[in-house]
Amino acid sequence: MKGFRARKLDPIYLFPIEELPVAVNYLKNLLPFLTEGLCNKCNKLLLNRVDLLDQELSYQDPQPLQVPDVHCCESTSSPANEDIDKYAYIPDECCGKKDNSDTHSIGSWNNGEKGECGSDTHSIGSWKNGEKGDCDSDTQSIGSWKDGENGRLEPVLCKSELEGDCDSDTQSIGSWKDGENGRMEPVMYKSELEVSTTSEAPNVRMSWADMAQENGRLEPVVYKNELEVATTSEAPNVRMSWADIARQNGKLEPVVYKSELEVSTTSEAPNVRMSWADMAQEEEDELQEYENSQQQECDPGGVGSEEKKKPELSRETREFIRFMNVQRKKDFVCLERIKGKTVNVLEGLELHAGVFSAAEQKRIVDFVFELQEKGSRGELKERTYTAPQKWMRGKGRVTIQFGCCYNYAPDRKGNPPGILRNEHVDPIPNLLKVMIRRLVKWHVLPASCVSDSCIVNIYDEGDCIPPHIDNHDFIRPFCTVSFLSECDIVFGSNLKIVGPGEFSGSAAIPLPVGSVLVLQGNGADVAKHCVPAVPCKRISITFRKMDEGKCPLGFVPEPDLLGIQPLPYESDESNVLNIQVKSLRDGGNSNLSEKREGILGRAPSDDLGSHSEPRQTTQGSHSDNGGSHVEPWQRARGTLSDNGSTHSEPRLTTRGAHSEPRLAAQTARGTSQSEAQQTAEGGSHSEPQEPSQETHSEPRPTSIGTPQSEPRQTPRRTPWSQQTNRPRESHSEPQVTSQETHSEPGPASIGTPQSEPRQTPRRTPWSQQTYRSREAYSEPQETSQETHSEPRPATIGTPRQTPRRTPWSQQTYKPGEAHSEPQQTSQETHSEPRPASIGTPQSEPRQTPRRTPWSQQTFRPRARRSVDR
Ligand SMILES: O=C(O)CCC(=O)C(=O)O
Ligand SMILES: [Fe+2]
Repeated sequence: MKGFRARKLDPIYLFPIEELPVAVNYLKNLLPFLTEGLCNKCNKLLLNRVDLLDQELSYQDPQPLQVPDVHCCESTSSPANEDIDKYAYIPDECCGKKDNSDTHSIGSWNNGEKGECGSDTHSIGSWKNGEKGDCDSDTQSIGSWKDGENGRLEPVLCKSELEGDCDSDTQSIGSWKDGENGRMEPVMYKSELEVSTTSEAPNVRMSWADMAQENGRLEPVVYKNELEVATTSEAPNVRMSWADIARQNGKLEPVVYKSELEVSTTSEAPNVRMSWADMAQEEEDELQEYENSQQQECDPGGVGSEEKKKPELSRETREFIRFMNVQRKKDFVCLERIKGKTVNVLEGLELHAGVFSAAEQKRIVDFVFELQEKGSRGELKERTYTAPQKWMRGKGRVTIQFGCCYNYAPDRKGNPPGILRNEHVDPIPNLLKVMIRRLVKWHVLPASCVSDSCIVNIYDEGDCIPPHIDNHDFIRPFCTVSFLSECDIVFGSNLKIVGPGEFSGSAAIPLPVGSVLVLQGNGADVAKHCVPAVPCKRISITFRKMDEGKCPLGFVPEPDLLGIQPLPYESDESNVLNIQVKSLRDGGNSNLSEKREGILGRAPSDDLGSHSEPRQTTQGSHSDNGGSHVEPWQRARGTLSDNGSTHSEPRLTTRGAHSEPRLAAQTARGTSQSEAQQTAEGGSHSEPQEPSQETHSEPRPTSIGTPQSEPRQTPRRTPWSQQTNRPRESHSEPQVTSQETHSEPGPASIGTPQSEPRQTPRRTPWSQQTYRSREAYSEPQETSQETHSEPRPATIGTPRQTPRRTPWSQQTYKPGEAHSEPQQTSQETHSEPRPASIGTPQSEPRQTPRRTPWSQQTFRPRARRSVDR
């Protein structure tokens, strides 16, 4: 066949045949980067060649090739060019220049920028020059392009996206669009990928361990099972086998977990798998560059500035890959009955994993410890650093505030909760600004919400953050990044303090190490949140943007936080983070697996009828909030009846076999707002003290009867690059669903999209799911007040109930030394201590019984710290 005649000449065939699928996969997904700067024709050549290879490898009959002998406009009358013209529009600027014939090679072409073109043997794509507005048909192309306004190439998927000015393109695998800055912007849709490959999975895949670059030192490692997955898995495979990647410098051993490999072939879940030890090698990431730049400032031209070997992949490419690997969960559900309405109090929450690599986390954690040292030495502004008086368990945590100083509750000076406009703290350090940029660029925070303040929370074992709603001096969304150890964050409209560092609530969400929790909508404003006493040392950094009118006096926005734009790609919405919300409605036993089984085995009516522990909270009537307060915004939108005081006090129950009476502790700890305020006195308000909702600066609109499932019914979002506004903005309204719209209230579906539970008996293919249906069911919650007059909130934060090993923080944590194995126990679900999973995929710890012990990994805080607390 014609398509094979070039085989001998083609450099690509220098690859061992078994590596070709990987190479093709690689090429297909990275073409936008590889071809940047090439002329249209050469792009087309390259794409066609890759497509042909793919066909060959798929044992498909390659399409007849168009093999002109000349390139571009050398002779428009030549038969060859006629052939080309059938498939490609040849941009004017490409014509009239000397071609550089290379009839078959993928690897050689000319740069078309100045009108030079390499010759094209096969049509690769279809093109349109922006101004001309037409696009030719292309039956063999991988993509189609049009020129952007700035003259750069801009592939566009004609088939589904374009509005009639493009003809069909039957084999497209991708579409591109020029970003605002004129850079090429691949946009890959699953459906598009399906067209061109046999796999169901969109394969923005890099199992080329080698792909991850690292100075060209790595060998490509291709796992057979990875390749298998590429053609068989339903899961999206934006996959990198990082474990293999990072063996650079001989510092690290490759770590390949058998379980990882197993998972990669059997799991339906997306695998964003990074082993901490290996990931520590990402030297080219932005945080590293930040460090390099710092070093260079100190040592310009010196030893430190010795030029590094360029990685094989550009930083942009690697960033793209990592961005596509971010796992996200945006369908948290926990239904509560609030004033007669069914409300998903977790609406608007998002959890993003993989935004910060293990190496980056390590850097950040080191930096936080340095800050802590500085603070303890008095080298930070007075209001920047606050260490709690540790007079009892669960009391506070170290906080370091940047950008602004704020009170969670009124302080002894009479300052109300919120930003203290007259107080000044240190500006956000550069490293944390890098984090902020990452959060915006990687679609975690919207560009409209670039944080200009942050608070670092350093929790020692037993430290907590009490129930609170983040003040509305900060706009939504805001987010919290977790480090060092996993813990649960508890949500509920009516959180209660039931003991020192122990709180009752509706639902707990595990916060994996390195994850970013985004709070907005009901999750930020209807539900309170708290972190019960942590089982071992933990750090979180909360990033928030101040309301413009609330900034400290004289506040000047950071110039390098202005104008940050999200990466112009659509994030992989199918790359869903596998995290389950834990229901705390059954006395805080968050081990949902048994419950799920039970529920799944029952008829829906039973679910409702047999449910014993409804949540019937009355928004605004929390005892610790001063009684019958109803939010202005709730009144305004009429979502709550006016009888905000008719709240039957939930029984305070404690989990399991806890022997100590909670109420005694509760008394000591204080549950009332006023008492909470007192504990915040003295300026060291490191502990949020249940801010009253009156402090909210903005009324929160409520959307009555908003169909809960609506956002989830849209299979695909508008490509990021085409959005003027983030989809998240649509979350800003609390979703309060009136009971009327749900004539048959089902069980609350913690962790599931509202529309799914129980209605779909059989399992939806993973690729069509946004959640894991099996794990999604939780106990029923939605029952009427009449039948359940005594809702019992569960309690959380009672480490004593769960036998566990000595927490990590008690294991003589000595920065500067290798850590012993941290005992990452999540109080509810992990009866057995687990090693901290820095840099591991968040869903992984639950699937992987054991990882390399912490002590064998490379995390070593740099400096010794002796913080006097
Ligand atoms: O530590 C956390 O994860 C939560 C922090 C928090 O809620 C806050 O800073 O307001
Ligand atoms: Fe908070």
